[in-house]
Amino acid sequence: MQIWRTLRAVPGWVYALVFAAAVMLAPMLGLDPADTRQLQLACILALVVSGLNLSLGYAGELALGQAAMYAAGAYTAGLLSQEGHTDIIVQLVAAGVVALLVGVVTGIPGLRLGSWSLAMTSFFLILLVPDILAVFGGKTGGRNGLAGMEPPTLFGQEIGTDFYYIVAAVTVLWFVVMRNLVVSRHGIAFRTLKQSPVLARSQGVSVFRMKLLGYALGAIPAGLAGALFANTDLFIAPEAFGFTFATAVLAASILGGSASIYGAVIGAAIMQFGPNQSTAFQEYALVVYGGFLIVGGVLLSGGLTTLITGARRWLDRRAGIGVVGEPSNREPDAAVTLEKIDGAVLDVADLSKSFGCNQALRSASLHAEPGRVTALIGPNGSGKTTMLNMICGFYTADAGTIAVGGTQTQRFASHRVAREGVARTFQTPNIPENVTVLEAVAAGRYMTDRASMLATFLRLPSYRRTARNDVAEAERVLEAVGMAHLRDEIATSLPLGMRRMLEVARAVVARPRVVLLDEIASGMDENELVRLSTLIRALRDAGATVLLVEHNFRLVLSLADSIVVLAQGQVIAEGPPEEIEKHPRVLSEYLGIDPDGPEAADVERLTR
Ligand SMILES: Nc1ncnc2c1ncn2[C@@H]1O[C@H](COP(=O)(O)OP(=O)(O)OP(=O)(O)O)[C@@H](O)[C@H]1O
Repeated sequence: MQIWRTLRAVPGWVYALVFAAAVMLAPMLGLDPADTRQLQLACILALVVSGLNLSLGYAGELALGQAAMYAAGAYTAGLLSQEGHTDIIVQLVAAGVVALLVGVVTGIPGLRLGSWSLAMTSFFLILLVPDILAVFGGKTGGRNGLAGMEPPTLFGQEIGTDFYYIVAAVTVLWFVVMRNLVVSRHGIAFRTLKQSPVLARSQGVSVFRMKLLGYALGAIPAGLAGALFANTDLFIAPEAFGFTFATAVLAASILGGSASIYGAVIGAAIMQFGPNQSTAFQEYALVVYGGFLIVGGVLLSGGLTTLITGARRWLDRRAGIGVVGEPSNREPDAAVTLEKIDGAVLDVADLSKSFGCNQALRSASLHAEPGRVTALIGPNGSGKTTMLNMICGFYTADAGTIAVGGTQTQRFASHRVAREGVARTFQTPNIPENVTVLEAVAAGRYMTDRASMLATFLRLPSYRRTARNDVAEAERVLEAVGMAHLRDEIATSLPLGMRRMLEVARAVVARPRVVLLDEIASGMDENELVRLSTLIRALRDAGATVLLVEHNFRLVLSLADSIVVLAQGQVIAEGPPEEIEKHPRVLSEYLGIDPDGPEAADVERLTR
């Protein structure tokens, strides 16, 4: 175990650097030309697979169009070369841009139609490649292939046998850029989107744009790979980009692990050094790829990287690495101060909604002010969650209006409502898988201090500043809710009460103008309830508008400045807690207490 501890003490990037250096310098380290060629083809395949991992593994969109984008990159480079533009940098830039355009143009209709449409359109795109090339046969050589390419050059010098180093450098650079993306807030947003588009929308993410981005960004490495492939043999033909290749890319992605950067490398390496090397294999290619798909997708569910991560966690546990830190000794009711928030008035007027013949809300109105906690209570099925879902833009209203800070939002898509400053928690905690507690909380800041994609790719100062703020703010709120010691734990592994608290923390870091808390207290122990109350008061004192849906009547009475009571979709009472706890209809319909009986005098004790 001591050896493992020593190995784990070395930062992860050192291993990545050593691996990258070994790949870059392989021929100098004695790799023979035949194996160097295989490694070159593995790098090219890894680039294509990494693009699929971005759209499938991270953004959760099954799209097989990488083969077509690879073809677009290859033919762009080939045609440029024929015209005498042999500079590899020019070819790579052009191939990346053309592949990106193919991704955007084919992604928009596929994603607009929703459901499986992108998978289908991208599938047809692959089938169309040979026909498109045949139509432009005069230029592309049609089914005979494109010949007559000139050897690639770099700044006017012929590259010759050093071309391997160009392929390795492009591959390493792309993987660095891709890693920068997936560990950033955009990467967490992709993973959130894959697991729960509802959650992504509630954080202000436009699902359509983000999915398109994942698919289109995945086109870039495919385009680069195409240009590199075209210059490998100076000849390309349509069959290299067909259905068999698309299946190989999918199999490599699933076998390696599609939600992982390293998965692309592992999957591509196995594919290239395994079956692809054998000439006898061509006949059985699809059968073997199918086998890989079953092993990666069904038996391993998450690919080989899951096995590696599992083994690493097991060794870590045995070596006592990453043991959860000590809980802070901060008192649960210690004061929490949040920066000033510019709260917004929430005005809901005559809102109605029915699901078929079930009328969930009937002309319900609600007014919540900044700097106050407004509670929304009512029996099960009275329409509380429906009201929250409508305020968030998840459901559209049959009638009535919703205004946030004076802006009518009842027709807004949910991500636009979130951008108006409305944050929420969910009745069943909604937390992406495989992210740490710190990452899950910091994800709430997606709409604050925007960091552009380019800044993220290149780790520009604006990205670093945003990332620093994300971590600092998430740590501060985690400390306030007594969860700082859990920051590196996998968020979904926490018990229910803590997952609910995490959702509140995620909403708080967004510095929301309006925050909607949906039954957050259930599953919490006494200390957590005290921390929760302290945090909600801090939010209110900072100036946020807090709308609390809660069944714990004692908590409601202690926190709320005003209470709105729903029953069968209608508001039956509204007012300060002192009035509501004595209201006859609230006593009978919500608490089931006889308003004229002796228990009515001691509601708080009874609801404890
Ligand atoms: N998506 C939906 N489709 C069909 N019916 C729905 C939907 N959402 C809510 N309803 C119905 O609307 C009514 C109000 O449900 P809602 O979940 O808003 O109540 P609630 O007050 O939040 O209840 P609880 O306290 O149990 O969460 C219920 O009859 C419910 O079955």
